[in-house]
Amino acid sequence: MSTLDRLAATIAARKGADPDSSWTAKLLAKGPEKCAEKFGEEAIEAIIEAVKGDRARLTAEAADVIYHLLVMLAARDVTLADVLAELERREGTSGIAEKAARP
Ligand SMILES: N=c1c2ncn([C@@H]3O[C@H](COP(=O)(O)OP(=O)(O)OP(=O)(O)O)[C@@H](O)[C@H]3O)c2ncn1[C@@H]1O[C@H](COP(=O)(O)O)[C@@H](O)[C@H]1O
Repeated sequence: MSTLDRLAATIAARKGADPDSSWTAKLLAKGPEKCAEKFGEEAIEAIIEAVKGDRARLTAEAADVIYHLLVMLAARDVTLADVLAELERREGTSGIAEKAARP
């Protein structure tokens, strides 16, 4: 099992858990809108570090982005496997064709 798989499984296990028992459970209990808001905040922090060019801080912010992406997906019952399947489907297609085929 990869690190991402383990993290996604941990986040899934936090759904419905006591909000006082973990940060993830507390965030999920606040609802999908709050999870999406946190993801947006973390993405902006990563953008700022990318523009500044600080590799160490960008790496840390990128980890926050991935964690909060997984929480946001879990809040809407989208699994990491769903996203990986979509990425696999796109393998071998050109970016231009992919954009044209989007719903
Ligand atoms: N990867 C992470 C991770 N990345 C970031 N964070 C938390 O996300 C929060 C984001 O920081 P902020 O400064 O934005 O949050 P804040 O200011 O405390 O909160 P707000 O008041 O802004 O809402 C921090 O409290 C971090 O601890 C994470 N919390 C958990 N994980 C992983 O999730 C697992 C389960 O964590 P728990 O649910 O806490 O057991 C952990 O073992 C880790 O692997």
